[in-house]
Amino acid sequence: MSETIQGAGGHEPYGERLARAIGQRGPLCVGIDAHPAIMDAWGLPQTPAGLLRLSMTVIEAAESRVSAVKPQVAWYEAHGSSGMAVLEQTLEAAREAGLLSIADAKRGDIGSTMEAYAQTWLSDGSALAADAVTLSPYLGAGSLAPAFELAEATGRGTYVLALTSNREGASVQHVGGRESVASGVVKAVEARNSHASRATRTDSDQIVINPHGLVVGATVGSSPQAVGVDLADFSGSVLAPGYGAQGATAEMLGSVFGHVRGRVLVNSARGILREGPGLGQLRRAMDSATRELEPFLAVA
Ligand SMILES: O=C(O)c1cc(=O)[nH]c(=O)n1[C@@H]1O[C@H](COP(=O)(O)O)[C@@H](O)[C@H]1O
Repeated sequence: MSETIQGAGGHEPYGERLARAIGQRGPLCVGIDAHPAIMDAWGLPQTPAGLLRLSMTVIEAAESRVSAVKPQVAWYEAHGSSGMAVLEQTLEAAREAGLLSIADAKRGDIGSTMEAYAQTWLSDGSALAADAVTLSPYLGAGSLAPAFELAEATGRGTYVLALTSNREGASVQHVGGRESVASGVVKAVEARNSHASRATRTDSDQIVINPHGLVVGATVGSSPQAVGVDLADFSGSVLAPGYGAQGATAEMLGSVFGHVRGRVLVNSARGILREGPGLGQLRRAMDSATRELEPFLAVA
């Protein structure tokens, strides 16, 4: 039986928990996205009760199978306070199931407001605390400091948007060529990781992953090199969305991330969820994705 991956609130650093999860269960992160098409296909109403059913079913299917789940906060917010209550239950259920949770909130604001976002998603005792949160750096990566500091203090992680999977992202992220906006983001996050790593305990037999990660889409192809981003120089983890529904294949993931295997979480939401609502089908879809990714991303 695999060892439980300790959830948020534990003080073991996020990077250590993540390295162990990926080593034991592989790189798959299942996105919990309540797309209307998925809700319809599952025969669920687009209500908080439907959202709760979707979320709990995904967590039940994912338990002991995959490393992480990533609830997309937008679908919970859409239901107001009832939806946010469902998100709280979802994060708690993930923790109880031993799954790492990444709250996909894509927060970013001036430092004083960022402090409040950090408290919400990254503090012990917050009902919305996850193991990690996604952040947007477009008010300047430095404005994210309150989240970086709190994540380090509470053993949690962050994922900062660098090269996103959507086509429109290039119009901002690629600006500047080899000195691109994206490369500046990567350097800023890595600088924060170097600072954090002084306090990080390391086990000699385990890949060392620093707490602050990047979002790099599985669909980006050769753009990292073209815009001056070399993930081999990066010491955090990479969240790679775009596998499955957005068209990225395991081969494509291998060519972008093969040199940083062990530090990549591959997100798939619709690609897995469309196989539901049966638990057996969902589990088979997760196992089959993990098997498909293994030759390209498994740690040797
Ligand atoms: O931060 C993300 O997870 C994210 C970044 C990105 O570059 N592209 C991207 O699709 N995502 C998220 O990944 C999810 C889409 O998953 P699929 O249904 O597998 O395409 C949505 O929640 C997106 O917001």
